[in-house]
Amino acid sequence: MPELVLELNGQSWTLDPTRSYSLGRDPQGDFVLQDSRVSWRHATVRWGGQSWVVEDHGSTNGTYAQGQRVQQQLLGPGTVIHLGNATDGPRLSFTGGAEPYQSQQTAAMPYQSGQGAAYQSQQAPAAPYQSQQAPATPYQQQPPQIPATTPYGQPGGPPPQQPAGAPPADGGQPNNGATSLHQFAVGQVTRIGRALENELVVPDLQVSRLHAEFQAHSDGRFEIHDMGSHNGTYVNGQQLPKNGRANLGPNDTVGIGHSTFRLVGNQLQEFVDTGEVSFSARHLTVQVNNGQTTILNDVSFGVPEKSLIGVIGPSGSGKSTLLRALTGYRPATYGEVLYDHRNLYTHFAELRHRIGLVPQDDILHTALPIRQALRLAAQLRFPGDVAVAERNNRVEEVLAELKLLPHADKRISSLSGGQRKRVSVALELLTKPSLIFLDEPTSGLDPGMDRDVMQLLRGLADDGRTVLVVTHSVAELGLCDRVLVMAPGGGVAYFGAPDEALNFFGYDNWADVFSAFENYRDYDWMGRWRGSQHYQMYAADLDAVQPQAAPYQPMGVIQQKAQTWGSQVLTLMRRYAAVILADKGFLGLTVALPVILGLVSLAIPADSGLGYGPPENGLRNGDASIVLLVLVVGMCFSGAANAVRELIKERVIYERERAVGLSRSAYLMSKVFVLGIVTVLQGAILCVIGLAPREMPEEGVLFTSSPAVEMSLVIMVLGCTSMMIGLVISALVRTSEMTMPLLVMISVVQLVFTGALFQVHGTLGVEQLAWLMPSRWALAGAGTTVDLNTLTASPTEEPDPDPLWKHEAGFWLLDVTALLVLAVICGFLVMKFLRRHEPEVMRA
Ligand SMILES: Nc1ncnc2c1ncn2[C@@H]1O[C@H](COP(=O)(O)OP(=O)(O)OP(=O)(O)O)[C@@H](O)[C@H]1O
Repeated sequence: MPELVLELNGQSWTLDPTRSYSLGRDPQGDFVLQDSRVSWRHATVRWGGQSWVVEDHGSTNGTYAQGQRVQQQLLGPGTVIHLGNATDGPRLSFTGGAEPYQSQQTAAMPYQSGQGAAYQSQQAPAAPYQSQQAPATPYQQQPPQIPATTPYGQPGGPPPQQPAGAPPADGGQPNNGATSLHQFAVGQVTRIGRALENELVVPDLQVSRLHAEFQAHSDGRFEIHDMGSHNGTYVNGQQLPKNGRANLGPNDTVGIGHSTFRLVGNQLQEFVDTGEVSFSARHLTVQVNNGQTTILNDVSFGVPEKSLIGVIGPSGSGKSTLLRALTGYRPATYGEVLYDHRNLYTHFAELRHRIGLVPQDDILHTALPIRQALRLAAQLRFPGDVAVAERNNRVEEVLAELKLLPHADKRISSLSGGQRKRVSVALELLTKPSLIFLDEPTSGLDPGMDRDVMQLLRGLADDGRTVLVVTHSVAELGLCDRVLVMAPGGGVAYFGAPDEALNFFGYDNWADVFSAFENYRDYDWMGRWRGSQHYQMYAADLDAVQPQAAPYQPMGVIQQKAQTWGSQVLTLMRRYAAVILADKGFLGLTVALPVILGLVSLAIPADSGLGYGPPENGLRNGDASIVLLVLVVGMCFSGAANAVRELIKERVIYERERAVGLSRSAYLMSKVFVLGIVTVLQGAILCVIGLAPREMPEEGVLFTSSPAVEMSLVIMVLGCTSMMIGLVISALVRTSEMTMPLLVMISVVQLVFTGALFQVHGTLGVEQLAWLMPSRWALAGAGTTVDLNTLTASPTEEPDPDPLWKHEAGFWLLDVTALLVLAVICGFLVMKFLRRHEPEVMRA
């Protein structure tokens, strides 16, 4: 029987072939490794009959031999195994014992054999830690606790003690090797930023040119000072106020772009997130209806870096809910999501830039060419001080990476489904996220494109990202590292290797598995999974950690925005204008509508136009009110029609952009400005066509010599107020289809309450209701100019003039002011309703 000696942390044990040895953080295990990259029950070493072998138990961060992740590895003298990280994870080395070792090479899994040198080994005890020679270490009488691999280089300093299974208290990257070290002297100020003149240069487009300053005060205090950075400086995941300061202690981490800094002695250690991060979910539970209904039930899983995870499950099993919980869009009621050991929900403000999300719908305006759309998106996502050339270079890099360069100037709408998905992925890659989530990217694609997209995702993961894809398509699941199968009711039915999944369910194909879900909805699929060996291998260590006791508390609004408000408005306006100009159909309709409505108004016979009627008729001219009515209702309709689909059709884009820092009010203002210009132009066309051929009143009330201008102004303001009503409808509805009936209803209501069809003043209820109608105020405004009270006076009845139609400047101003007030009220309503389209964490 070959004898094998395990060396770990300077100690050695001769292994007993009659038993197996468990490795992990579990204090009940044989070898306890207090390193947070090591899973609870990470791996087992045992005699496999012919040779020694180490078996990984589906650990989150993996077991490595010769730099390669291994599931199972033969062991012999000279073999070196790392846990949790291929290079600097806790190291297990194996040597031969007193007996010569019979090396057992296999072609498939060779190990390094060799040495077999004489070795002073200790006898392996039945349980190795029980009979250790009392070592002069703090771990006396303890399992062989393996100190973390002194990540911070503190000579003689104790390893950071993490509560087993919990995220590091500091929220940092405690055990990743530092990417670089920066010395500082007491009294020195170290400037940190993207520009080369900084002492500490961070070449990351998410970082401002001069981002922050680190100060080592002579009194021993250390301070970080945000220098008005665009994307913010974070201390332990919490954003410093712009230009804010904070004292730093040795356990504090400072987040700047993709880098995390930590203070160690007289060094600043920098950890750069290059994408190779672990990701796990623990006990994620989502409840709705005040906790009455659970739609995601205690989901736990974990994956190492560079993994592609497929999430499948029957309709309604909670896949979208899971995606929203994992991305922080709708945080789980209980449980936590760990990104590189950091709680995503509490660090969302900082980590959200490291997450890419590709929803099912396009997140770019399909009327635009790819390059232009990506450039505009980059403008919104990168800090304001990133030069145009830098941004454009990044766009070209991403285009090249996703093989989109040959199509860069084609409109997105002209691309195939698979290429369109590539464009959405390209957009998300701009900011170099470490985690990418995709919601059914292959739905509606043919099998060839399905494979194409899945291979693309495989490549993205291999290049150093974690990719999670929710899919209905099972044909290419084999490309995934892990598959998560959701069961009816929102629980996990399986998590593990894709090629073991069908075997686990006992079926030959996925159709049968899904039929079983359908036919046995009440079966305890989750219990079956929890009782399985796969569960022990893949998820038990995550589940061993207690769920977070307190439900998630919304953290309030995230203030930090990459661009200033004004710059966001300008970028959005440019984009919106480009989309409108690219849409020839919309442009044609926008011009045709006021032209046709103006011409239609001319069809109304009105001998005296909008002027006074013949004196013998008492100056009456009843036709004028009909002409005004048509112009007013026409403008109401045009203004609202312009806006009514604007927000709902961009809902997915808005939600995504809001999560990466778009200002709600900037978004609304861009719509108001661009649509306002369009609406004012429409009003001008309508008035020129509708008023120019008509006889005009002798004088206006404010612009006395230009009554036509006075009336046109009212019509244009009415158009803008109606546009705001259109935006309210657009923010309110859940689907585009609902907008048309509401538009028709609003237009008819406006028509009825103008005051031209019947008298609205003086009737309690009706008069007050009419105050809410822009058409009422607009007809009144134009009515003051044409002196509608005189034109519509009844020859037989006692005069009962409408108080809002008085031929006086004050009433004209009152009518126009009322229109503007209604527009502002609508603006507030839109802001309120827009919140419903936003990720929950962004709502304030
Ligand atoms: N806010 C909510 N209130 C109540 N029930 C909800 C809510 N959101 C989702 N649900 C329910 O939770 C379940 C899971 O929904 P989810 O959209 O996550 O499923 P899914 O697996 O993504 O479905 P599909 O494959 O059809 O998209 C469904 O039954 C859905 O009706």
